[in-house]
Amino acid sequence: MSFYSPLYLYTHPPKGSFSGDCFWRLRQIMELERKMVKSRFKRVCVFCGSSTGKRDCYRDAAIELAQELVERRLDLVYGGGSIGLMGLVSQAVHQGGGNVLGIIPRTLMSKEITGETVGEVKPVADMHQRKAEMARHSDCFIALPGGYGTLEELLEVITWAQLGIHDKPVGLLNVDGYYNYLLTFIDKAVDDGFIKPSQRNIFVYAPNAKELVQKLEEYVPVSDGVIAKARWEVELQQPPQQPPQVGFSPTTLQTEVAL
Ligand SMILES: CC(C)=CCNc1ncnc2c1ncn2[C@@H]1O[C@H](COP(=O)(O)O)[C@@H](O)[C@H]1O
Repeated sequence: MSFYSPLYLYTHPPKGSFSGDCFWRLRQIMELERKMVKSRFKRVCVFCGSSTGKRDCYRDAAIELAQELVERRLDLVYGGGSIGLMGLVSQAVHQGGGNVLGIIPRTLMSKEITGETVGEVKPVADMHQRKAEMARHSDCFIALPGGYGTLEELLEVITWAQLGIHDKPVGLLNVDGYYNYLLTFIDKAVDDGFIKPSQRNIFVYAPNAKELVQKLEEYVPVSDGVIAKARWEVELQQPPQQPPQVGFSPTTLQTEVAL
């Protein structure tokens, strides 16, 4: 190997000279790149409470999740607004240098209702369109603790996965056992024949952000024949010349079961 080959200079950078310093920096950057966690996702949709909850662990979990997203260079998609855990996650991702996309119904856009939103804001007509847009813009879903709104959003994306509308991973951040009763209820629904055993693991859950994101990375979509039979036709608001695409409609989801 020549003393002037890039590989030799990379492994034996001359010290004290300009080119040597450049090679040292290049080597440091390459080492950092090597250590960066590579993700199969680009954008993560986070559902969470518009309140912070009464215990510190919920706030801590929201910040920890944001840090995990930033570390993995994942963009955040969420419901807009700066109140509750929604605000904590979005602000922490934004401050960490991550991209934030808030999708919010125009009616909720008033600052008195949702506060100052960080990052990019996409106004939509209503709650249905918001959910469809949040799903369309994301590669996976995570639910932090929350109330009715969070539960509804979580169960909707699980239902869509069950019906084969999407195969994007869904994860539940079970902070300090917050969702234990829900998990017990789902076991009851499986035992009593309302949820198929094969669908029990259609979503993943973990007590902390690191474990949860790892499980989402490793997730393999559940496929049990029922899903394979379902064909979902999605009405897209696109110019007629463009070829049809599979995805989420900005307004409505039209469905059709294949023969
Ligand atoms: C009028 C009013 C009470 C507004 C509160 N401000 C809000 N601003 C934005 N999104 C919200 C708001 N309240 C609930 N949501 C929606 O419902 C989810 C959280 O509801 P919850 O706090 O878990 O049940 C959020 O992900 C969001 O999609």
